[in-house]
Amino acid sequence: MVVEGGGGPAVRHVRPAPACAGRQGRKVHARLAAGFSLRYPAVSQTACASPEWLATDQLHPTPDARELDWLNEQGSLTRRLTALSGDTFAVEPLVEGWQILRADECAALGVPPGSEGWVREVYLRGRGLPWVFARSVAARSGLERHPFALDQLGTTSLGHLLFRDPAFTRQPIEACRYPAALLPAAVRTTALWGRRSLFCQGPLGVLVAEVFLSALWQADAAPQS
Ligand SMILES: C=C(O[C@@H]1C=C(C(=O)O)C=CC1O)C(=O)O
Repeated sequence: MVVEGGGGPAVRHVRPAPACAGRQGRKVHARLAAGFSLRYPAVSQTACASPEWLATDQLHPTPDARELDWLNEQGSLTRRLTALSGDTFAVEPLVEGWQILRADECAALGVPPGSEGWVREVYLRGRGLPWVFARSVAARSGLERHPFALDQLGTTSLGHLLFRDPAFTRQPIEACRYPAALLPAAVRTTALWGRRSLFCQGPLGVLVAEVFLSALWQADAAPQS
């Protein structure tokens, strides 16, 4: 990734961002609005509920066995979804660009509140439906010290980079009921399970959050249909 200090943010937005996109993200969206006919709700970052991340054995009420199995998946989610989908798995980029990161993200990445970072939001789709909403972020400061092609992925799964590179170590998985306000409007539902973990390589941290959407639970309940 080429990081240009002080230059205009390089942003590709394939779809409107969720309501809680950071201030920087909304500004950039506004610039692009004419071209993409985008409309952005005037919701401030601080007005949004913040995810309350906990270790998966600390969740209350406790997720059921099937939910815990997905939340605790240690291997590549891409690989598991590909198998479940009968090879119809696809990554659909929604948002790619520089934004002010959320407070919970800055804390996990160990950067000051309000830090800027690269944000990649995608749907992981199976059988033509969005199964997982994923938001992956890396602080600009980490990317400056350790370049990483997070901005070059497009429809290639981030899992391919993270799991094929043994230099990445993964921190413990945390989970929460992901705030609906932070989801794209098309899948905005309360009480969906989300999880996140931090992949580290030297000074670079890539924080990957994945929210399991209702179509995934339906597919998982009827894998052959
Ligand atoms: C981290 C993985 O990568 C997956 C792919 C993503 C992407 O392409 O943006 C995001 C989160 C994922 O679940 C994985 O496969 O486990």
